[in-house]
Amino acid sequence: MELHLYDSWERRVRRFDSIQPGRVGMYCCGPTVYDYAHIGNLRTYIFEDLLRRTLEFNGYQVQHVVNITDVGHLVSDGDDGEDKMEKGSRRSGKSAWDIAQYYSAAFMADFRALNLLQPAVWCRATEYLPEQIGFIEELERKGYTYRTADGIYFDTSKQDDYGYMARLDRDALQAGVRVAIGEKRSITDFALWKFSPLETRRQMEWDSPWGRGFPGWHIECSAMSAAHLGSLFDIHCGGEDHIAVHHSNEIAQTQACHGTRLANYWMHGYFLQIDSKKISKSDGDFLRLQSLSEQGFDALAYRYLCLAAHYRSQLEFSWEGLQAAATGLQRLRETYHRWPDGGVADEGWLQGFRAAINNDLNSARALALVWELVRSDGDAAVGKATLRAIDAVLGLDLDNWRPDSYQVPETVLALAHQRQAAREQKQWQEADRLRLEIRRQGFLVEDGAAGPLLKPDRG
Ligand SMILES: Nc1ncnc2c1ncn2[C@@H]1O[C@H](COP(=O)(O)OP(=O)(O)OP(=O)(O)O)[C@@H](O)[C@H]1O
Ligand SMILES: [Zn+2]
Repeated sequence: MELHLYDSWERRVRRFDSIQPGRVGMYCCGPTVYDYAHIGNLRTYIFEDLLRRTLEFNGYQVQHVVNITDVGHLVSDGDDGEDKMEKGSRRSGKSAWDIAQYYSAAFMADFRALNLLQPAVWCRATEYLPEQIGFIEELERKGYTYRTADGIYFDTSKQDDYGYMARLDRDALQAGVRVAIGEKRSITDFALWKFSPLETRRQMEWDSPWGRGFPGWHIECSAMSAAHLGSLFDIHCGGEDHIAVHHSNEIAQTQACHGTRLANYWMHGYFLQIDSKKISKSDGDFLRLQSLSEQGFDALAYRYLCLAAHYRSQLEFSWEGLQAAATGLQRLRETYHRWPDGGVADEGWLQGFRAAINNDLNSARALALVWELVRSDGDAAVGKATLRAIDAVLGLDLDNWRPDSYQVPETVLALAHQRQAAREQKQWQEADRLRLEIRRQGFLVEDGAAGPLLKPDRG
């Protein structure tokens, strides 16, 4: 059966054909690790995981590469403002290198909790300086760069089709310039290399043919994708906000350097919103996976919520919606585990599932089909085997759920640690107070030989 995917370049659903038979190279723009990921960021990774699993379901071997931006992503897309990493460092009092490590680890934990498949390669921008510098040197040799007081810039006027994917109207943009663009020749030009400011040393800076400084944000993805997947590969993904600036700039650089449009298919996940506004880290207080678990929701309920909407439509987050997703997931888990093993997956149902998911990842339709299967009166063992095959794509991890499994929210875990510390210092009153607080949050503590055990208070 054919696979059809929406390509942002052509702005239509196209049949998917890989460059090499049976293999797919896929590059996904990863997190900027200056803070925790919010659930909006995570929606994009869930979409990318669904895409990868769908490709694998169709028999492809996927070389999945995800980068980690640990330098160069400025607060403003206009090439000014602080580096997000240095900002994170100032806020937390830790070094930029330490926060990169800390938030990368936090991101990996979210990745695992959402049952996202590990990419073949994680690549960090700070580990690819020679590749990025080499790329910029090549652009310079080809005459695409110019120098200003604060860096080396890409000259977008050298390309007639700059911004094609975003269908940018450059003249209108230039005419409407309201902000100072400094020495930049055009509003769409962007930094390839930024010089370290003379008066302050940056924590992350390197020597280069142009002087001490750091790479611009876009160059890392062109350089690292070329290093791992070559100068033309199958699919490039990111969130919808990347179309106009980040991906337009990646394409411009790669077109100038290698003469390709970088990827054959460009795919974008649409925003998760609250009150009709994109969830953003810059908003200060933002929802992350832990915020959901503090309210008693497990990560896979969030995954289910995302699957229930098409990746190419904006999704409005609500607690009621998440509750409905959690209930649906719970029923699915219980049904799956009630059904006996020993069946063989039913080809008819799988065909129906494939038709839905191969139609530009219609996961909402696929979930509806799962419910039709659950409500059908077919052989239960066959149903279970079919559901198992489908879950290889949906990734709800039905198989590993145990009827008595439960998640202890991190706030409760923290209280349990505090209580343990109080007990060790023989502060019995404080320990009792904490036990009560834990009880209020729905858990009982049992002090066994192997240490305290937390169980949900079902009484
Ligand atoms: N509200 C959202 N919904 C879905 N995807 C999002 C949302 N916000 C950002 N993304 C995507 O998340 C991924 C990671 O982005 P990154 O870590 O650079 O976050 P960011 O752009 O700094 O976030 P923010 O803009 O919220 O500060 C990117 O693919 C980006 O397009
Ligand atoms: Zn990127």
